[in-house]
Amino acid sequence: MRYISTRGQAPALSFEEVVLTGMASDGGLYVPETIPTLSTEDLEAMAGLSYAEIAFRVMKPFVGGEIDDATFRNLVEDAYSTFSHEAVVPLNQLSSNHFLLELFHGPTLAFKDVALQLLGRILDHFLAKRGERAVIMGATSGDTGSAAIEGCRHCDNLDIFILHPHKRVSEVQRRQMTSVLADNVFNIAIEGDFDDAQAMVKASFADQTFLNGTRLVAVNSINWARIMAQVVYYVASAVALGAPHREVSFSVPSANFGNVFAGYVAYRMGLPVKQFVVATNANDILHRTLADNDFSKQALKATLAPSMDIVVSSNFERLLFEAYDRDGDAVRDLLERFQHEPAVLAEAPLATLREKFVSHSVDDDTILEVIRDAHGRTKELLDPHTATGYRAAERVRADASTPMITLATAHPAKFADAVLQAGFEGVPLPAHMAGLLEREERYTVLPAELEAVQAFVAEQRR
Ligand SMILES: Cc1ncc(COP(=O)(O)O)c(C=O)c1O
Ligand SMILES: N[C@@H](CCOP(=O)(O)O)C(=O)O
Repeated sequence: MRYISTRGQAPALSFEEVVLTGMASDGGLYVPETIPTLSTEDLEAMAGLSYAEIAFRVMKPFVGGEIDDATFRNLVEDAYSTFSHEAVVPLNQLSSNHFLLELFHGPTLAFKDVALQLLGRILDHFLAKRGERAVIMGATSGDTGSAAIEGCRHCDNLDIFILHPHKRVSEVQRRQMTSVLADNVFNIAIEGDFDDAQAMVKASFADQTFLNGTRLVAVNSINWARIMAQVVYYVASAVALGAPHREVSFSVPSANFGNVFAGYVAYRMGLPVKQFVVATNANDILHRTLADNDFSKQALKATLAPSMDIVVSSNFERLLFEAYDRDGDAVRDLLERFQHEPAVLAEAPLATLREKFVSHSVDDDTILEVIRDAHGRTKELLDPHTATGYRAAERVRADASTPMITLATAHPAKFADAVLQAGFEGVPLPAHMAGLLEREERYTVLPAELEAVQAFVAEQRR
C-alpha cells in the first residue's frame, strides 16, 4: 500500500513512512493510493466477531504487510483492552431506529481514544524497530490532547508537545492533559484559538529546521493512522445492525472532519451507507459549504461544544480530493484561495458530495434544549457534541426506515458547564479519574506566535 498527497506534489510513501511523517511536504494530507475493498463475504464474516478482530481485518490492507500479522493483532488487542466496555464501542438503541454509538469508553472518555490508543502503540513499534526518537506536536480543542498524551506517554522514544487554546477547553479536558507530570509531556496553552494552534503545528511540519533533524510526528488526524483506526467503528456498528444486507446512516458531530471522513472511507470500502449527516455547532463552515456552497471563514465562536470550535477543518481537504476526482492541483488552488478569500466549490464536486452528505448546524441554546429533550425521551444524558449529532439526525435524515447511528463522541462528565446549564446536576467522573480536579497541573502559556512555540519545543525536548 502506497500513500499519496492530496496536493499531488509530494512523493508517495509507505504506511510506516506515512505514520512517522504526518503532513506531506507539499502541504497536503496523505491518503491511500487506492482504497481497499471489503467484499460482501468479508462483511458477512465479521458478524459476531470481537471489536479487536474486526479492527484487525479492516485495517490490515492499509498496513500493507509492514507490520507482521501476529504483531499487529497484538497491538490492536492491547489497544482495545484499555476500554472499560467489553464491546469497546457499544451500540445503544435510543428509539425504534435511532442508535447511539458510544465512543467514549476509552481512558480519556472521548472518541479520540479509539485511534490514539492504537497510534501510540504503532509509533512505539516503528520507533523501537528503527532505534529512533521523535517529537510529537499536536493541536487540540480539548480531546485529542489528552487522548494523545494517554496513548503515547509510555513511549520512551517520544516527547509530546500539545498546544491547546488557553481558557477555551473545559476544566476536565485541561486537567486531563496538564495533570500528567511525566518528563516527556509538555502542555502549551496558546493565547489564541484552535485554528491558531493547528496552523502552528502545520507550519512546523512544513519547515522542521527548528528541530535540527529530529523527526516530527503528528497525532492529529493529519496522520493517516488516525483515520484508519476510526474507519473500524463504522464497519463494526453497521455490521451489528445487518450490513452488508442492510443500509445504515450516520450522524457525526463534526469539526476537523476526521471522524466523518473515516465513515466515508468505510463507505468507499464497500459499507452500505445511505447518508452521512454532518452536524456542526455554531461554527458552521461545513454546514454552510454543503448546504449553500459558502466555503468561507468566519470568526471562530466559543460554544458549549468547545471541541468543535474549529473553522479551518483539516480533513475536509481529504474529502475535496475525492470529490475533485483526485485532482491535486484543483485541491491546492481551492485551498490556497480559501486561505485569503471566500471560496466556492465547483458544481460537479459539490453535487458529488451532496449525493452522500447532508448537514445541519446547532447553536448553544439548541444544544441545551436537546440535552434536556433527549434525556426526557430516552433517559440518556448526551454530551454537548453528541447533542449536535442527535438533533441533526432527527432534522435531516432521509427517512425513518434506515437505521440512524449517531456517534456519541464524548462522555458528558467532560463538559460539566453544558450539563449544569441544561439543568442537570454534575456527572460524576469515572473511578480512574477520581481526584482529577485536585491534582497538580503543569503547563506553559505562550503567545500564538510560531517562533515562541518552536523555541519552546526546541529547548524542552529531551
Ligand atoms: C467530542 C468531540 N466531538 C466531535 C469532534 C469533531 O470531530 P472531527 O474533528 O473528527 O470532525 C471532536 C473533535 O474533533 C470532539 O472532540
Ligand atoms: N476536536 C479535536 C480537534 C483536533 O482534531 P483532530 O481529530 O485533528 O485531532 C480535539 O479535541 O482536539
